[in-house]
Amino acid sequence: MDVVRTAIGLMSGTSMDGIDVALIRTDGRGFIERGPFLGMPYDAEFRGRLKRALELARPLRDRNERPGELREIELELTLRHATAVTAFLEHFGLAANGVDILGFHGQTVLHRPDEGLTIQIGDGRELACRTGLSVVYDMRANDMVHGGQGAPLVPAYHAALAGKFQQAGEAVCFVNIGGISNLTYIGADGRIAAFDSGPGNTLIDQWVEMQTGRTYDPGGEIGGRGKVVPALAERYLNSPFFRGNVRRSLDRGDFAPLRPDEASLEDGARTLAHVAAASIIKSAGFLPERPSAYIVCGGGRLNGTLMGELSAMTEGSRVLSAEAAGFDGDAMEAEAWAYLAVRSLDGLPLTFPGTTGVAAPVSGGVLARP
Ligand SMILES: Nc1ncnc2c1ncn2[C@@H]1O[C@H](COP(=O)(O)OP(=O)(O)OP(=O)(O)O)[C@@H](O)[C@H]1O
Ligand SMILES: CC(=O)N[C@H]1[C@@H]2OC[C@@H](O2)[C@@H](O)[C@@H]1O[C@H](C)C(=O)O
Repeated sequence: MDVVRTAIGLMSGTSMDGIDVALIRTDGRGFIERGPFLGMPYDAEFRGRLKRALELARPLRDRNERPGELREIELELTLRHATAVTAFLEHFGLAANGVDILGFHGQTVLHRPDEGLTIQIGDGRELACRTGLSVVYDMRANDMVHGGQGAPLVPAYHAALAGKFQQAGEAVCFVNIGGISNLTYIGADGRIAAFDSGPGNTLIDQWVEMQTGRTYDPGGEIGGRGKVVPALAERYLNSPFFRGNVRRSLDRGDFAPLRPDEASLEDGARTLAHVAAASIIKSAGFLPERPSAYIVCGGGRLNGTLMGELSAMTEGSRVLSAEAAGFDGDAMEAEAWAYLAVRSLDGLPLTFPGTTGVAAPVSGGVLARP
């Protein structure tokens, strides 16, 4: 029998809004028992530090390089993850010795798949020392070494969750609307196809923050009061990213923010919600077939304007929130990192030709013991 392990996943995503912590018990294959979840938001000062890290990383050409200040931010980020693990265990009354492994994403500071370069800051060895727990980290690099895009990695977990739909003979598509959005199609026969689909919340967040100082559009209310500016929407939707037959993964900076004077606050937020929804639909055109349902996870599902646009664009397919499908849309990525850590321990593939374009299924991740 395959070993069932207790794993905690730690995700600091492209939105840079905080650390998501989730616990699951899994054999890294078909058995998944989902446990508690806690989101731990970053304060404005640390978000600023992470933005600085993106700037510092821009000129790097070696993924192991950490010029002074970037190394300081990496250590701060790592300590915050150690604190998040302690807080999570305390909050749910869990004992550290009941946890077998931590799956640590770190923070992506640069992603240039065309150059075979992806950099996640976060020191797995330091995290293992601080928490006294074994850590699997740096899970994207080996995929790139083998010709993959280094992202998305969550699809292996989506595939495991999709079992119940497969049994019902349904093809479904998970839509993760984070900073960037990505799609995972799972056919009724288990076929998997996944790729980044376009800008998610980042453009909306940048616009709302620039105009109001708030870090996102709560519920999509601001956008709900505006109208789509077609010329601005077209500028994004005509991007070469949506053309051509090879899907590529995205960096947070691949789509330029709106300029301050290009729209009113409300019209800008509405237009960018439209762009996020239309990007998903354009990219879904590259899926093997139309899914019977889209299962939406990530923070973007809480933006009612974006969800309204998406529902209006999906003919013949249901649009379900992750919760309506029996999952937790906030916890999913952190759960995925726990699942991937267990797969890594067992040497199982994390990525597949259908998910990152890697030549053959490959495992990945680096193990650090305390
Ligand atoms: N109540 C809400 N209303 C509208 N938008 C929200 C709400 N809560 C969160 N969001 C949006 O979701 C974003 C966070 O989403 P999520 O945590 O899925 O992203 P991430 O994991 O950082 O990104 P990625 O999947 O790209 O790594 C926020 O930046 C915000 O834009
Ligand atoms: C390089 C990187 O960190 N990419 C993220 C980003 O955020 C969403 C999308 O772009 C996805 O490709 C990926 O994250 C998810 C968790 C993934 O790898 O599946």
